[in-house]
This record gives sequence, structure tokens and C-alpha cells, in this order.
Amino acid sequence: MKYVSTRGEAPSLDFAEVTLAGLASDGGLYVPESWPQFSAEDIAAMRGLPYAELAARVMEPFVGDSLTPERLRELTAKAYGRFAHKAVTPLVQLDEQHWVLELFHGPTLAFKDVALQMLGLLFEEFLSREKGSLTIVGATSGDTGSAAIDAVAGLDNVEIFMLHPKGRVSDVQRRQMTTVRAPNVHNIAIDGSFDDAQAMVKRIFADRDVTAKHRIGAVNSINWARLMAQVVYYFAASLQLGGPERSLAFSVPTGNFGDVFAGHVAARMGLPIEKLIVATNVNDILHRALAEGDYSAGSVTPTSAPSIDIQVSSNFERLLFDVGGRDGLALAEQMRGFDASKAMRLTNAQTEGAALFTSARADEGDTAQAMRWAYENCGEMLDPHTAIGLHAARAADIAPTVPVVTLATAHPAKFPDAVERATGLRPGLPARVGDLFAREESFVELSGTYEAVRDHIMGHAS
Ligand SMILES: Cc1ncc(COP(=O)(O)O)c(C=O)c1O
Ligand SMILES: N[C@@H](CCOP(=O)(O)O)C(=O)O
Repeated sequence: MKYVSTRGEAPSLDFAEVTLAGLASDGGLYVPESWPQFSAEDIAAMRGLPYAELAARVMEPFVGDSLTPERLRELTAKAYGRFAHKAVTPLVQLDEQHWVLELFHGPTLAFKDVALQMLGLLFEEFLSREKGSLTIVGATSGDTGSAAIDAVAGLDNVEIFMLHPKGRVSDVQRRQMTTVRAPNVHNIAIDGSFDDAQAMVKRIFADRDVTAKHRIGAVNSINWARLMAQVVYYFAASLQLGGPERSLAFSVPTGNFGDVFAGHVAARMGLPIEKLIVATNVNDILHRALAEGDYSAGSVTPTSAPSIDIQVSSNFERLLFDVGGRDGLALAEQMRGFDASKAMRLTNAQTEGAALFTSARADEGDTAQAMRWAYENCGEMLDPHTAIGLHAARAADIAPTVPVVTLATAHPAKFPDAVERATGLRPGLPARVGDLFAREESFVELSGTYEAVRDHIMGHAS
């Protein structure tokens, strides 16, 4: 399997190379040259498999000959062996039409663990082959940071610098990052938003002074391997609810468009999907883009769902490329226009190509109401991001015979204040996070300038 850049100029790479590269050298994102195909029979044959084996089957065509089938299975068994639920991503039924897919049974209580536990192992595997090392620079609105740090803390050949927006992540999220004591972990709080942090990360990849000295790697969903691992749970949910004979809709709380793009990939591979519902909070650039073709970023409004307080959505570029004719040079031009003005219109081909998607936006009242509804009617406590997904799922125009699965992207205890405000009950942290509030924190605070962040990384990377 070869991977090509969405901006058409970077060299095509194999899976091992793409995993270590993160962002393409032309500023684009890597996508498979073509989509692997599963027939209905292939998919039906996956029914009942343990999650780790299902993961290996779905990932195999993407991995190509970068891993033997046996080694891939060893890695998926190790990655998913750390989850607290035997099913890894269990489904919970809310009512006749609605389910939630709980993706938060990993070590850091968010869906990011599903991909990052695997990515940490892939880094180790590919770096040890070439006796190389990697300096990871990442941006987080809370969950990627903790999951990535858990996945790479203590590794000899990987160092991680994680940027988070100061004061804009929950206490649990921050402590999950800043209380990890490992010499290869560096936490940085910046003045600014997640978008500012993400823009700095992309700039580091293009900064020759940095890349001449350090091989920079990515743990954000700009890294293809993240998305590949997320495709698996769409298959897992579908197989449990009648797939491939029955088509499902999925509702996905969305920020960087990675999780819902993984659903698009599953559909491209042959999984019957009726609709992908893109659920946003008031930072609704993706809702506007899909509903009106208007992809224009305003300033970020802090909400009770801080992990999706995002306006510039990395993986939307992958969708525009895939549905808009796969013309990298044309897309590079379109993205340059967006970088300059922070606004762009989707082309007709892009709008028409995105017909599998629909979208909805939840304000703070809608979010709280969805949390209350799930708790009072179904006894299910949802975190605010999942509640946004559920709000969109219930608002979407989906035939009553089609099951709708909302992706539950975080454990409610990561956002106890918002959950308590909505339901009157304060969710407790599961035992597996240990004495999080007793541990000492360590992080540096930097101004929101690129130079301050770059100089800090250059001064501390070994
Ligand atoms: C809890 C939670 N829900 C939803 C999302 C959105 O996922 P994506 O950025 O892949 O759209 C994130 C992070 O981005 C998150 O941390
Ligand atoms: N919500 C994310 C933001 C980063 O998204 P990513 O999926 O691109 O890593 C977070 O929790 O950090």
C-alpha cells in the first residue's frame, strides 16, 4: 500500500514511512493511494471476532508489507489488551433506534486511546528497525495529549512535546498529562486556543532549522495511522447491529474531523453506512461547511465540550481531497487561499461528493439537555461531547428502521462539572486512573508565539 499527499507534491510513502513522517513534506496529509475493498462476504466473515483480531483484519490492507500478519496481530493484541472492557468498544442501547459506542475504556478514558495505544507500538516497532529516534510535537485540546503521553511515556527513542491551551482543558485532562513523570515527556501550556497550538505544530514540521536537527513526528490525527485504527470500531459496531446486511448511521462529535473521517473510510471500504452525522458545538465551522459550503473560521468560543472547541479542522482536507477529485495541486491552491483568508467555499464536486454526511450543531442548552435525557430516560451518563453527538443523532432525519450509533468519545468523569450541572450527579473517576489528584503537576507556560515554543523545543529536545 502506498500513500499520497493531499497536496500532490510530497513523495509517496509506504505505511512504516507514513507513520513516522506524520505530516507530508508539502504540508498535506497522507491518504492511501486507493481504498482497500471488502465484499459483503468478507465483512460477514468478521462477525464474532475478538476486537484485536478484527483490528488486524481491517488494518492489514493499510499496513501492506510494513508488518507481517503475525507481528500485526501481536501488536493489536498488546494494544487492546490494556482496555478495561473485554469488548474494547462496547455498544449500549438507549432506545429502539439509538445506541452509544463506548470508546472510553482505554487507559486515559477517551477514544484517543484506541488509536494511540497502537500508534505507540508502531513507533517502537519501526524506530527499532532503523535504530532511529523521533521528536514528537503535538497539540491537544485535552484528550490526544493524555492518550499520546500514556502511549509513549518512558520509551527510549521517542521524546514528546505536547502543547495545550492554557486554562482551556478540564482539570482531569490536564492532570492526566502533567502528572506523568517520565524524562521523555514535556508539557507546554500556551496562551491561545487549540487552533493556535495546532498551527504551531504544523509550522514546526515546515521549519528547516528544526527539522535539520530533529526528526519530527506526529501523534495528532494528521498521522494516518491514527485514523486507520479508528476505522475498526465502525466495523465492530456494524457487525453487532446486523451489518453488513443492515446499514447504520453514526453520529460523531467532531473537532478535527478525524473520527468521522474514519467512518468515511469504512464506507469507502464497503461497510454499509446510511449517514455520517457530524455533530459540532457552537464552534460550528464543519456544520456550516457541510450545510452551506461555507468553510470559514471565526474565533473559538470556549464551551463545556472543550475538546471540540476547534475551528480549523485538520482532516477536512482529507475529505475535500477524496471527494473532490483527488487533485492535489488544485487542493493545495484552495488550502493556500484558506490559510491566507481563513475562509473558503467548497467546490460543487466537494459538496456533492460529501452527500454521505449530514450535520447538526448543539449549543450549551442542547448539550445539557441531551445529558439529562440520556441519564433520566436510559440511566446512561454521557460526557458533554457524546451528548452533542446524541443531540445531533436525535435531530437528524434518519428513517426509524435505521439504527443510529453515537460515538461516546470520552468518559463522563473527564468533565465532572458539566455532567453535574446537567444531571445533578457527579461522575467518579474509574480506579484505573489512580491517585490523579494527589500527584504533582509539571509543565511550562509559554506565550502564544511560535518562536517561544520553537526555542523551548530546540532547547530541551535531546
Ligand atoms: C472527547 C472528544 N470528542 C470528540 C473529539 C473530536 O474528534 P475529532 O477531532 O477526531 O473530530 C475529540 C477530539 O478531537 C475529543 O477529545
Ligand atoms: N480533541 C483533540 C484535538 C486534537 O485532535 P487530534 O485528533 O487531531 O489529535 C484533543 O483532545 O486533543
